Amino acid sequence: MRGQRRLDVAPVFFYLQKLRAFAGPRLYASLAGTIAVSLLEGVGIFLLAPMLGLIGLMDASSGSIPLLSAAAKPLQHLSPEMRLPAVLAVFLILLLGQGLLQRLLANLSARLEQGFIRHLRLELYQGLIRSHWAFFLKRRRSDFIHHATIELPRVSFGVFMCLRLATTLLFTLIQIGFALWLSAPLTLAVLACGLALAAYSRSQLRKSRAIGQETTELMQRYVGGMTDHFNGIKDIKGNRMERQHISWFRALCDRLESNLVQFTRLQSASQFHYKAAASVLIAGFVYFAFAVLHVQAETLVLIVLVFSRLWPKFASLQSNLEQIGQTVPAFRHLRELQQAALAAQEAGLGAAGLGGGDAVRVAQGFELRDVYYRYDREQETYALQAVNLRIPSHRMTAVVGRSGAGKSTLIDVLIGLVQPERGQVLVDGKPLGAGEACELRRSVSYVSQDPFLFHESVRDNLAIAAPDASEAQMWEALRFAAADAFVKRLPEGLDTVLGDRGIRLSGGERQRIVLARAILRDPSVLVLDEATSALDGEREAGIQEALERLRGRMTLIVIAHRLSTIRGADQIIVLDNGAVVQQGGYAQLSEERGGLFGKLLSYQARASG
Ligand SMILES: Nc1ncnc2c1ncn2[C@@H]1O[C@H](COP(=O)(O)OP(=O)(O)OP(=O)(O)O)[C@@H](O)[C@H]1O
Repeated sequence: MRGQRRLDVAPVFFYLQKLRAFAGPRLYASLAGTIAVSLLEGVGIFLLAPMLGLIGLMDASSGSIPLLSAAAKPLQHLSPEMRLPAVLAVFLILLLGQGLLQRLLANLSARLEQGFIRHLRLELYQGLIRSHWAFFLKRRRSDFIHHATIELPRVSFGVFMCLRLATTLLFTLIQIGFALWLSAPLTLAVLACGLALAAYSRSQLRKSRAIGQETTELMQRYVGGMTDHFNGIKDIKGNRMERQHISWFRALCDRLESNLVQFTRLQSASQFHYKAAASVLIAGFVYFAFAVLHVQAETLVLIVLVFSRLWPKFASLQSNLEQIGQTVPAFRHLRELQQAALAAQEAGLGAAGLGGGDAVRVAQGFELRDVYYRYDREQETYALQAVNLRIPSHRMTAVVGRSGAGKSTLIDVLIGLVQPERGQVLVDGKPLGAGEACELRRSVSYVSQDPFLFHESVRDNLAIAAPDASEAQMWEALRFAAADAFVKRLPEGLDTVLGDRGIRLSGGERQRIVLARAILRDPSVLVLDEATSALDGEREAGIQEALERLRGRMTLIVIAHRLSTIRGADQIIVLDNGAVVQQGGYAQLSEERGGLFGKLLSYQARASG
C-alpha cells in the first residue's frame, strides 16, 4: 500500500530520455531559448527602475539598489531630455527581441512536440504490430486504441510539462538569487513560507495522481465500451438493448465529468491558496520592512516588484507539478504496454524482416510430433494434446471436429502463430522455430473465420496482399473466388470503396473477396478456416472445383463444418477435445464404426434431411 502511494517517477524519466534521444540539440536550443526569454523579461522589468528614476519616482543614483546606479550611469552622458526616450528605446528593443524569440520558440516547440508525438506513435504502433499473436490473445483490442489515442498524447503533454517545470525552476532560482542580493532576510522569509507550502504541495500531488489514475481507468472503459457497442450495434438494435447501453454510457460520462471537474477544482484550490498566501505575505513584508526595518521606499518598491514575480513562479511550479502528477499514471501504463510489446517481439519480424525476400515453398509438408498447447498455463485444460500428424504438401487436408475441438488452434500452431508448449512442428523435416515461422508465413495465405476487409477499394484490398499484381491477375483471382460478377456490378468496379461509408457487402461476398486476395498471393500453403461457410451451395461447389484445380500447385488445409465440402480431400483429420481421434480418407472414415466422423456425418444428414 505504501508503495502505491509513492509517486513512481521512473516512467517519467524513461520518456524524458526518449525525448532527449529524439530531439538532440533542438531540445537544448529550445530550453536555452525559454531561459533567454525569461531573462529578457527580467531585464525589462529591471529597466523599469531607471525609468521610474527618470520620471522622478525614485532616486536611481542613491546606490541603495544594487546594479541600479550602474545601469543608470550611461544615462549621465545623455542630455536630460534624451534620457527617457533612450531608456524607452532599450525597453522596446528588449520587448521586441523577446517577442521575436518567443515566436521562434513557439514554432520550434510545436515542431518538437508534434515530432515527438509522431515518434511515439510510430514506436508504439510498430512495437504492437511486430508482437506475436499470443500477445494479442491476452489483451483487449480497444486497449491499444485507448493507449494510442488517449494515453500517448497525455504522456507527450506530461513530458513537455516536465520541461516547463525545469525552466520555471531554473528561472525561479535566478529570481531567488536576485532577491537574496536585494534583501537576504526578506527572501529567506519568503523561502521559508514557500517550504511550508511544500508539505501541502505533496498532498495535492498525491491527489492529482489518484485523479489521473481514475482518468486512465475511466477512459479505458469509455474506449472499450464504445468499441464493443458499435461493433455489436446490430445485436443491440435487434434485441432492443438501447436503454441498457444508454444508461451504462450515462453513468460512465457522469463519472468522467466529475473526475475532470475534480482535477480542475484541485488546481484552482492550490492556485487560490498560493494567491491568498501571497497577499498575506506581501502585506506582512511591506509592513515589516517599512515599519520595523525602516528600509528605503525604492528598496521596498523593488522588493514588492521582485516578490510579486517570484511568488507566481512558486504557484506555477505547483500547477506544473499537479499536471505532471495527473499524467504519471499514463506514463506508467504506456511504458508497461511498450515493454510488454517489446518482450513479445516476434523473432524474424525486426525492421529487416518486414521487407521482401524470397518466400519459402513447402516441398514435403508439415509434421506435428506430440504437440501440446494451452491458452492459459494456469488452467489444466489443453486446447491441443498429444497431437501427432502429417500434412503432405500439394494435397488437400481437411480438419473437422465439434465446435471448440481445437481446429483453429491446430492451424495457429501449424503456421507458427503460437508455439507449442510441448512437442515439435516440422516443416519439410526442419523444426519450426519462432524465426522460421515468420519466414513460413510469407508463403501462407490464411483466410480466417471472420474475414476482414479494410475500409478501402476492392483494388486496394487485393493489392495489400500482392502489391505487384496486375489488373488482369486481380480479375483472375476474383474469378477463381466467384467474385468477378458482383465486383463488376459495383458502382465503380475495382475502385469501389468497401466498408462503412462505402458499399456494404454480404458475409458471402466478403468471404469471396478475401479468398481472391488469398489466391492472388500465389501462396505455397492456403489455409481456409470455415472460409466458404457463408456461401450458398452453388457458389461453394464452384469454389470447391477451383480448389481441386489448385491441389497440385499448393498445399491446401481446410477447416469445414459442412462435411459435404470435403469429399475430395486427400486426408481428413478428426479432432475431439484437442486430440486427433481419426485420420484418413473420406470413404474410409465414414465407414469406421463408432467413429466421430461417422457420427458428425449422420447428424448433418439428419439436420439437412
Ligand atoms: N484466445 C483464447 N483464449 C483462451 N481459450 C481459447 C482461446 N481461443 C480458443 N480457446 C479455447 O481453446 C479450445 C479450442 O478452440 P478452437 O478455436 O481451436 O476450436 P475450434 O475447433 O476451431 O472451434 P470452432 O469450430 O467453434 O471454431 C476451446 O475450448 C476454446 O474455448
